[in-house]
Amino acid sequence: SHGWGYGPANGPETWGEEFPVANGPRQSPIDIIPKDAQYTPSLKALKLKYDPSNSRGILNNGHSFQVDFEDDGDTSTLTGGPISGTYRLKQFHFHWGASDDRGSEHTVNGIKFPCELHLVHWNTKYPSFGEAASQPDGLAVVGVFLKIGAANPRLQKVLDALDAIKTKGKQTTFANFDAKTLLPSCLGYWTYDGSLTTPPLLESVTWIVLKEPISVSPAQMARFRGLLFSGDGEAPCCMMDNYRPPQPLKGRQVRASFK
Ligand SMILES: NS(=O)(=O)c1cc(F)cc(F)c1
Ligand SMILES: [Zn+2]
Repeated sequence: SHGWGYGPANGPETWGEEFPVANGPRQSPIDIIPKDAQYTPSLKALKLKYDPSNSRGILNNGHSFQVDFEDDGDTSTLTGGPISGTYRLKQFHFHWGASDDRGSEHTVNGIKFPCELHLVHWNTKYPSFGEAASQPDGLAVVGVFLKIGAANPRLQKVLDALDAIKTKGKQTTFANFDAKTLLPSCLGYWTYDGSLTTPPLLESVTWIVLKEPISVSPAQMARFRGLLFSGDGEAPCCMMDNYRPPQPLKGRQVRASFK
């Protein structure tokens, strides 16, 4: 009856029972050690072209909340960077902690950030997100760290929508949101071959983790924690610590787009 989650009985340490790929060769997230990253001048600049008219809705999926985009055409895309071809924006979501000292999935020199944003894109050489998600070059996820500082006005629209999706399964419309406003000014990145960080943990993700964080205030972080993992009428369980810890690198190389 209990599906996967982040608690003691169904959390990351138990996922391998149902999803054996959890112990595979290219699992995510990882601890990024900048001095071990290979600066690769041939890596292209990221090209993110997002059309605000593609944003559709915002959903509490019981593990995080996500903003979904219409992906029937190439109006919101990721090109350049370490990938070849065109990847379409499907959704973005976050992972965060119970306190400001943890919450990110990727870490940098072992340092955890309070929150991490994931912008999920799928390779248009495949017919759909679902098809792409099972291919080694099927997905590209841009990870953005959130660091405690001044309140970030770009998060306001997202945070203001959370009251309407407090419990698992709730969703509401979320129109005209420009995901580009969530990106830092510098798009320098680390990149490596990895996986989804939640079940089914598919090893289909080219990870593109931006070096520059965006800001979030403690009060704004508190609003993320007002969401519930639980559904309406269930015992309320606060949505927090919805992050998988770093996984073994297993010989993978991390490349850097910057010196
Ligand atoms: N957290 S993640 O970005 O790796 C991710 C993205 C996704 F589209 C589906 C998942 F199950 C997990
Ligand atoms: Zn994620």
